[in-house]
Amino acid sequence: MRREQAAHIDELVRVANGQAEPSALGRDAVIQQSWRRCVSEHKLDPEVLRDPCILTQSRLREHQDAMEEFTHTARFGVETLYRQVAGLGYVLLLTDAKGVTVDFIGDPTFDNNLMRAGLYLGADWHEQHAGTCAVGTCIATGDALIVHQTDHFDATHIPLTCTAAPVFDPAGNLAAVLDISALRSPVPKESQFLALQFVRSIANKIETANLVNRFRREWIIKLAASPEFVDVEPSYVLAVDGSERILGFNNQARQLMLRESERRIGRPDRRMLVGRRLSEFFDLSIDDLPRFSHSRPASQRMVRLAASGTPLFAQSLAPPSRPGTPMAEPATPAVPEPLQALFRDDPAMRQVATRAAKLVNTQMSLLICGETGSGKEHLAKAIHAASARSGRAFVPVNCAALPETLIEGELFGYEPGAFTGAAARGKKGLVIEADGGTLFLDEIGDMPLALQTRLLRVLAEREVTPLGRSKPMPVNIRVIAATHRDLVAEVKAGRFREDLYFRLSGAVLTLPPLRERRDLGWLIERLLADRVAAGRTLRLSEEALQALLGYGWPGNIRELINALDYACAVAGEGRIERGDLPDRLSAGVDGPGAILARIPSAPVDEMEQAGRRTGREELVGALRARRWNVSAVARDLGLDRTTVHRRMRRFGILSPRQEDTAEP
Ligand SMILES: Nc1ncnc2c1ncn2[C@@H]1O[C@H](COP(=O)(O)OP(=O)(O)OP(=O)(O)O)[C@@H](O)[C@H]1O
Repeated sequence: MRREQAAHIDELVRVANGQAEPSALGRDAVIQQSWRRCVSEHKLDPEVLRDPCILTQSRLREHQDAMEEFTHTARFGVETLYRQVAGLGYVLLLTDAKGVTVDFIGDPTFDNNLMRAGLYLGADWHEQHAGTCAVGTCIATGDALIVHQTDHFDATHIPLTCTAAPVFDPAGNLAAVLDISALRSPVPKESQFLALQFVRSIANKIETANLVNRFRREWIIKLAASPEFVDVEPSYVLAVDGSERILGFNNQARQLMLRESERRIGRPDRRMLVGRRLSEFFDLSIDDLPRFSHSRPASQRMVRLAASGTPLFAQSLAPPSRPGTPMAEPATPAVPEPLQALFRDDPAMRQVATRAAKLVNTQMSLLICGETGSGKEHLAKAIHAASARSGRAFVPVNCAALPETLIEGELFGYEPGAFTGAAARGKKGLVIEADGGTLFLDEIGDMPLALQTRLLRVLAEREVTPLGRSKPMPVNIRVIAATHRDLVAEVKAGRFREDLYFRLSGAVLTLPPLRERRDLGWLIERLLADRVAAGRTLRLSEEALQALLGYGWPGNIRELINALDYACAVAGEGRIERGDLPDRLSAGVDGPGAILARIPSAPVDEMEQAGRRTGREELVGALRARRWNVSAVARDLGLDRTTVHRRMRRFGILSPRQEDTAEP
């Protein structure tokens, strides 16, 4: 233990034992109170040096999922704040109301030190584990504050300086905490005062963005003490419904209303503010609101507080007109057309499309997971088409197909003569081609580790440095990545950078495999209609349709398309019979999925995956269909006998023909 840590612990022990006069310590009262709370309520021992408490990935994911909509709204503010302070050595944390870090931005080159200090995704900064710290003490008090160096309770944290501000939800409950922290800082606490103003200001903006976003279909009232500022930087923001009931507010408006009601009744009013009438607090009724529109000069938009009579200036935003009213705009469909076109009555697809719809116009990176051929790229294209970026490029990059030596130049571009063999005119690079549009990184799980580091920098800094160029170029890209791999397992195995995983998976969209889709019948008909040439009528016979519906589709939509292409080519006029389907579908093996394992063309690892997924019954079905002849099943599967035997052993399948269960 270092000398400063020992001295710090001494000071804490004296305070805990009541031996030190609070005023003598020269520490802010809020810090002293927190120290006492740590000892008396949280039972923390000042002499114990604690490691940061970092959640497992699955628990972190639960916290992130619960915060998804909020994080998405907050993202722009978070990135703006980070840009303001990054050059000063700060990292940025957004935690939920429990203190768990659900979003993080920092310089990836400092990772190890940051992680050791708990400045990382998944770190739990609640006071009860971490002691006095900016996030934990902000949660405890509800106020913005600086916890500077030895203000921290735990002696491991004393090199840090942390500044945090609360973000409240529209009902006044704590929703999140925004924090900036640095591993090193000057000794005087005053060095952080400006940081406090930055964090507070962005936290207020995030709060307002969240409120306006949540109540965008209601009246929004913005208020400020100055007419010059009401339209650009209002202090107080409220949402009100058509019957003048208050629906939500930012924290400054909440404080203002609490002060007003206390003035009116002479004591603090503990009743809920949501649901109360606007006129209780402001000399204002719903009929007045149109007068406060932005189109009038701000100086003519004065409002008085009901109890104190204090003047404020207002701006009102009317709700969008409802259908049926003369100015009605067409109702925006919840799910835009390109996403709607992907599915019919399938709950899993509906969930994916609804979630994607909310994210189309965000900066958040998306990760699409799903089996091979399940439509990951198709979904990425639909998201691009539904977004405001649709007029710009959609640039797909297959990270698995590019040779490692070329991938860097292909992605980031190079200057003329950057290396031997470089094109004379240089190369723009796919990232720059995607500027203003969407970069689709397919098979991201196959990207080499060294390139993952470069990509991480591009994602964090939104700029790219082509080979041979010294100055970076800013890029405005939306990144969508896709993989059929289990990326969390890849991270655990050390093959995929954890920080890149978190950076890419702002939101994860998981496509269902085709065999689980309830709209398979609709998709078959639609894809068939797309394939039948104009003027030709071609329908599926009942038997053929049943065979398609009963099949396991390990190659998913791509395999279905191939099967339909084949059937269209071989079928006679009018009808596709079962015999017109590819052999694996027309062979007549009973039962859904029984034929699953019978695709000679499918690669072995896909077969292995398919076998695991669909399980024992399917393999038993395939074996029964071949009267337990393992060699025949192996031939059907395009596997060797050993693999079939291994799978039988794994599933505990015992052949009635005992000799077939033994290894050859
Ligand atoms: N909802 C859909 N409607 C029509 N066609 C689709 C749909 N989804 C995917 N497809 C088609 O299926 C084929 C495979 O889709 P896609 O390439 O998007 O799959 P993928 O999951 O990205 O595959 P891989 O993992 O091999 O990269 C493509 O021809 C695509 O156009």
